[in-house]
Amino acid sequence: HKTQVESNRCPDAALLFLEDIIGEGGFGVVAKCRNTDTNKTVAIKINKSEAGILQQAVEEIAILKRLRCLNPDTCNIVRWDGFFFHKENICMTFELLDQSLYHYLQEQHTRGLTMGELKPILHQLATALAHLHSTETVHADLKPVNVMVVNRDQHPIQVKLIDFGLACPVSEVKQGACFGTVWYSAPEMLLGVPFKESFDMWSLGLIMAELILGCHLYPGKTVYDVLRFMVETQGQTPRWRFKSPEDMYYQYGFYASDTRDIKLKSLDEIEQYMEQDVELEKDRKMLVSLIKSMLNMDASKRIMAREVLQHPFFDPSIPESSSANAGEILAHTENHEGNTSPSISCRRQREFNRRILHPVTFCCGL
Ligand SMILES: Nc1ncnc2c1ncn2[C@@H]1O[C@H](COP(=O)(O)OP(=O)(O)OP(=O)(O)O)[C@@H](O)[C@H]1O
Repeated sequence: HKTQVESNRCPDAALLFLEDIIGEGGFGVVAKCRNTDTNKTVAIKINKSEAGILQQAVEEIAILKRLRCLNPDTCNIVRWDGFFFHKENICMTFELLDQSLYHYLQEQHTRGLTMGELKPILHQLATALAHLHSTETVHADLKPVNVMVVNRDQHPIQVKLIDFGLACPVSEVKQGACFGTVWYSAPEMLLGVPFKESFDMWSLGLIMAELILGCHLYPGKTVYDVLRFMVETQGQTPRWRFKSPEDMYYQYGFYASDTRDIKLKSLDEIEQYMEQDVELEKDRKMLVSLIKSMLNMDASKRIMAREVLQHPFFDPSIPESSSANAGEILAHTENHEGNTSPSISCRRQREFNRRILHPVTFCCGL
């Protein structure tokens, strides 16, 4: 495997003193290490030496190299300092960050975050995605555990995107490819339709909803349940009709289950979960409008990251009347053609789609 990648920086592993294990998963561990030479602490992702994991590490390194053109600080992306081998393990060195957004949210005394925190977080994540997408790369696994807070004591907090293990160039996305985390997956991936940068925008919309609600918006145990929650909250799309839990039970003996802490009848209800100060009303409405534009079921109509950054939500000088609806703003921009939740099993995707969608409509896709 050593021949597959060329290690460009190979520090003497003896100089690295392991202080703590700060992350763990199927891939291996993330360790906090101190370089005894420079006395600097870093995060080292130590991948297991199994064939599949090695291959994924090689692909992650290829993506990290592709992103080298981006400034990690101004682009809100974790700084990568190269990789080296320790025995048969590929080790990647990253700047050490503080804690995930998921853990940050858990630690808050309020249910969700305040507007003073939501606004900079959305701006920074949209900045990260705008730059990532400018390199024609899709992250494909955006979720609160893959967003890190740089320093929880800093105000406003600074966040950075991590984990490019599932990221891929847009040109290499294959029809029917499905992976990642079901709760944050856009409908096009769950239905096996090709996806692109707009996929990340869906996940960003869900992250923002979660930061407001203090819980997941679509935490289904199965792909069917996740899609059902979307339809119950956002309505049926005109092109396909979703089978009801009763249809599923009578036809296949499949039990749907409800695992939601909060059930919304529409995305507009998100506003009720934000701080209710009168002076924040304009911001509340604009943020909900932005979330709705990110959670557009039709990927081709979803707002893109650079458009989020241009939205009046981030410009206090724009009068209220011109910031009513992100959808209206979109109509004047170019056409966009084109931790621990369950992961997707690809093999049964086609069969699954046949089961949950009425056949005639499934052929249409989204
Ligand atoms: N630069 C970093 N600084 C501090 N902690 C980190 C850093 N990178 C990763 N971690 C921690 O390690 C965990 C796993 O890292 P990462 O997400 O890169 O691996 P992964 O293989 O994709 O894991 P998962 O299966 O959870 O997606 C993160 O959730 C985070 O808690």
